[in-house]
Amino acid sequence: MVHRPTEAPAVEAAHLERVFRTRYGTTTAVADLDLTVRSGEIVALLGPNGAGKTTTLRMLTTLLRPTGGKATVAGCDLLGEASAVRAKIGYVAQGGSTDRGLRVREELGQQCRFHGLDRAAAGARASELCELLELADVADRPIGALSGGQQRRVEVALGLAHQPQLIFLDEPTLGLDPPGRRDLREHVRRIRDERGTTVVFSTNLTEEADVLCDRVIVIDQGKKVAEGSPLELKRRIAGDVVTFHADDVDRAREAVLGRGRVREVAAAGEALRVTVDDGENAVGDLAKVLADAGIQFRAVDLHRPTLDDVFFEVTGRSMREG
Ligand SMILES: Nc1ncnc2c1ncn2[C@@H]1O[C@H](COP(=O)(O)OP(=O)(O)OP(=O)(O)O)[C@@H](O)[C@H]1O
Repeated sequence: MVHRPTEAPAVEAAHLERVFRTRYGTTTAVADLDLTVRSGEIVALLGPNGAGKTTTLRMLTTLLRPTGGKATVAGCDLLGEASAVRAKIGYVAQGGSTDRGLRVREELGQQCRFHGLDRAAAGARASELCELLELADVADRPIGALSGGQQRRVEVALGLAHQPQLIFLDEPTLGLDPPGRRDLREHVRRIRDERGTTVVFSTNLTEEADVLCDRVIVIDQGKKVAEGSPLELKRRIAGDVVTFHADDVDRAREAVLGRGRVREVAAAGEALRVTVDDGENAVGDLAKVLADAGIQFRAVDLHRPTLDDVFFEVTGRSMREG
C-alpha cells in the first residue's frame, strides 16, 4: 500500500529545550530544536551517544517537561493537553518494559485492557497485534523465552495496543544482531505502510537511518545540524566522489576543473578525486573530458557518501567519536 502523508503535521516543535540542573552542574541536553514530522512519515533522529535523542523523545511523549519551547503532537498541545497527547501516541522505550514471565498473548491482552478494551475486544486486538508483528507462532510462550528480536517486537506491539496514529521508538534495534535488526526494520516499515502510522525513531546507526526513514534529523550536542531525506543529505552535503587513477594527475585536474556538476577537485599521488552532485551520471562525462584532453586513466571508482560522511561534514567529527 502506498502511504499518503496528509497535510496536518504529526509533530511540530519550536525552540524545544531541555536543561538538566544537577549538583554536578548544568547540562543542556536539547537546545533550540525545531522539528516537523509529517503525518505518515518515518523520521529518524540520528546522532551519537549523548546527542539528546532520548531527551527529545521523552519530551515529545510528555514524559519530561521541556524547559523551553513548545510543541504540538498528534494535533494536541504538548504542555496544555498532555493526556490527550498520551492517548494518541505510542512510545517504545529503550527495552526491558515487558514482564518476562507472562505469555505474549497475556501481556498484549493486559495492555489492551489497560487501554479500556473489554476482555473479548482485548483478546481480539492481541491476536491482531500478533499477526502484525508476526508473533502468532510464539503467542503462547513466556516473553522471557523469546529471542531478543521477538521480545523487541512484543514491545513494539505493546506500544501499538491502543492503535496510536503516531509511535515513537527509542533505538528500536539496540542490542539486536544484524538479522534481528533487518527484521525489526521491516516490521516498522510494514506498520507504517499497512496502518499509515507515523513513526519517529532514534538511532545512532547511520545505516539504520538510511534504510528505514523517509527523512532524517541529525542531532549533535542537543542541536539539529542537518535535515532532509537520506538521499538529499548525502547529495547536498557530502556529494559523490569519483576517483580517477591517472598518470598525469595535474593535467587531469586542469581538464575537469570548472566542468558542470563538479564541486571540488583534489589531486593526491596518482589519484584525482572529483566531488560531484550525481556520480552515476558524471562518471561518463568526466571520462569523456579526460579522453578528449588525451589523458589516460587506468581505473575509476565511485564512492557514494554515507550518512557517516554527512555527519562528519557537518560536525567535523565521526559518529563514533560521539
Ligand atoms: N536526567 C538527567 N540528568 C542530567 N543529565 C541528563 C539526564 N538525562 C540526560 N542527561 C544528559 O543529557 C545529554 C543527552 O542525553 P540523551 O540520553 O538524551 O542522549 P541520547 O542521544 O539519547 O544518547 P544515547 O544514544 O546514549 O541514548 C547527555 O549529556 C546526558 O548525560
